[in-house]
Amino acid sequence: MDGNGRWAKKQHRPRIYGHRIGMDNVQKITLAADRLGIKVLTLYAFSTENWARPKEEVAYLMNLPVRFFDKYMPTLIENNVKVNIMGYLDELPQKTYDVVKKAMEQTAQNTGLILNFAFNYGSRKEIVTAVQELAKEVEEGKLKSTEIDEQAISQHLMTAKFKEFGDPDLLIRTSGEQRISNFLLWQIAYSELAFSNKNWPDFDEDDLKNFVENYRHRDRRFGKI
Ligand SMILES: CCc1cc(N2CCCCCC2)n2ncc(-c3ccc(F)cc3)c2n1
Repeated sequence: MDGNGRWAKKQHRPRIYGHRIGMDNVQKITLAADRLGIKVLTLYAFSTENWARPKEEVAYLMNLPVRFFDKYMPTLIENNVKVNIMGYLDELPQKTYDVVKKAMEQTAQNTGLILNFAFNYGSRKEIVTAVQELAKEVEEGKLKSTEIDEQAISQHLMTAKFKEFGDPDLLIRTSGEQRISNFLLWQIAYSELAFSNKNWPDFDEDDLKNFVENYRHRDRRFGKI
């Protein structure tokens, strides 16, 4: 969800205006993804590196989840959307933590599209945490080191709960940036990558439809001929 600041600059508005319009676009794209039959939509909302941004911007961003659920929770529930937030949530401000926890509890029984926010998330930190947990199990004699395989690592990642859906099929990054930027590094090993030159606030349902349609015509090899 890149390009909110640049979008705001083009509108001669402050960066935080881009974030707020970007937040509204999260709702639009969530419902569009649901209509396209997407099972899990993971949105990279805040990386572990984003804490380095100006403190006023971080403070504004930390309040966006509160605004998002205040405005959109009724529609999310109406559309049977299940909310999940994955990240180092214990490092969030109490108010932010409380609202994301409540959103997950309120939608836990929903069975529709899973809206998964990567929030205070970083893939390398996620992998280090998984390795540390596995090493601890070996130390405690619960696991042999030879039993550490791809499945064991996957099961210790924050996406373990999405096992039934498999790894991401398609990763889209907006704003023309063609970098992964420490997002789901393990999980996207065989994902199709797509890049939109549009800034996130301009990325709409037709763009998503086109990327999914293009994906459906790609021949995925998974390393084979
Ligand atoms: C704190 C980072 C951030 C930034 C952000 N922006 C700003 C930059 C990215 C573009 C989208 C709008 N949004 N939009 C929704 C959320 C959100 C996160 C968790 C949650 F449970 C509910 C909503 C959000 N979070």
